[in-house]
Amino acid sequence: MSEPILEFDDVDIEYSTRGDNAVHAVNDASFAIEEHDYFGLVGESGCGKSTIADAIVGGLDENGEVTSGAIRFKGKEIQDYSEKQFNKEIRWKEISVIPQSSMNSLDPVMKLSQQAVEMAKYHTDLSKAEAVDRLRDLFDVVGLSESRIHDYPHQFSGGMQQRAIIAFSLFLRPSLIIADEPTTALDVIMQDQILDHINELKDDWNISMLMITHDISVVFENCDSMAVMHGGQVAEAGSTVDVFDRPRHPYAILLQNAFPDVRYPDRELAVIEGHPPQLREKPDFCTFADRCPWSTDECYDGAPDPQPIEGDESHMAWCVRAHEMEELAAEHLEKPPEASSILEGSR
Ligand SMILES: Nc1ncnc2c1ncn2[C@@H]1O[C@H](COP(=O)(O)OP(=O)(O)OP(=O)(O)O)[C@@H](O)[C@H]1O
Repeated sequence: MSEPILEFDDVDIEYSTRGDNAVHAVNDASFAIEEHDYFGLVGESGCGKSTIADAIVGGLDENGEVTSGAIRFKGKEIQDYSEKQFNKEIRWKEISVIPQSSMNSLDPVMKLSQQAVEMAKYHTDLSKAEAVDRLRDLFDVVGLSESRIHDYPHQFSGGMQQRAIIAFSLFLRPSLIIADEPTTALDVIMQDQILDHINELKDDWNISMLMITHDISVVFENCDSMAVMHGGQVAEAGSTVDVFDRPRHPYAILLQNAFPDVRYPDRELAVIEGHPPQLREKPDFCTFADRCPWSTDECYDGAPDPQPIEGDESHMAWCVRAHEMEELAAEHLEKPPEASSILEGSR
């Protein structure tokens, strides 16, 4: 296996608030994205996904801080980079971001070709003509007509704007793209088309991707590996095949049963009842324990350590009962025989 391009090593991220208490948004988070891998980060609203993305690109809100652990990009610790250092060394060139909505990402008063020229001026030695040519090639890659490069953003539909953003995110040939809910604003057909384009790029360009989403099926269909989060903690991480076939954290197990799948319209969807706790202090317990059907006193006795599944260090579950889950959750783990087809796109 190649070296990770990005590593989270026991990372804590806090937001200070008025008064004494902070929000402990991310706690002891560890995972690694291998080079040329598409990595999905999935979990319910508020579990800390965007905080993780923001911390990677030095874009935490003013009151946010990585308080312990290390974030390594290509082996170098970047968690303490100043914004200036980050912009100079990493942003766009090494790591670029596809935001949730394209709405505010493109300059409305500049033609797209001009925006490419501006970007090239600040970050590259490309001439104007070369910058425009590069954008033209990228339009082709994301399935936009090359003839539209001199248009203004408002001349594009929402889906086309989002494709243009993807083109710009590739403009400086970064090695890692962070896509935070890249397709939520789009209809289902457009989502599929864009995800197909993103997948094609992976083989044509040597890029890795961190894809953040609420939708576990998007991850199953598009990513090589993944992490599942709940309540500021990583629950499970591993290859998509392992997490799909052998989930061993209760939240990961229940989450799979909570998503509608057009292929099984009659399947009864599980509901994950309750809410994650407010994390005003660093949790020294499993934040899923209150909602977990299999929790015991042990789940409240310290934050869970990662357990390798069947001795495999690349598949970890942060659950004290991980080794019992196959038995305990047997009825939830049964899958229709055709279920593995959902993974076809990721292999
Ligand atoms: N600037 C801030 N100050 C205080 N708390 C914050 C701040 N930004 C985020 N939080 C809190 O940190 C926690 C994690 O938020 P985050 O946005 O990372 O979650 P998320 O998983 O990305 O959610 P969503 O899917 O809804 O975007 C939440 O409890 C949120 O309320």
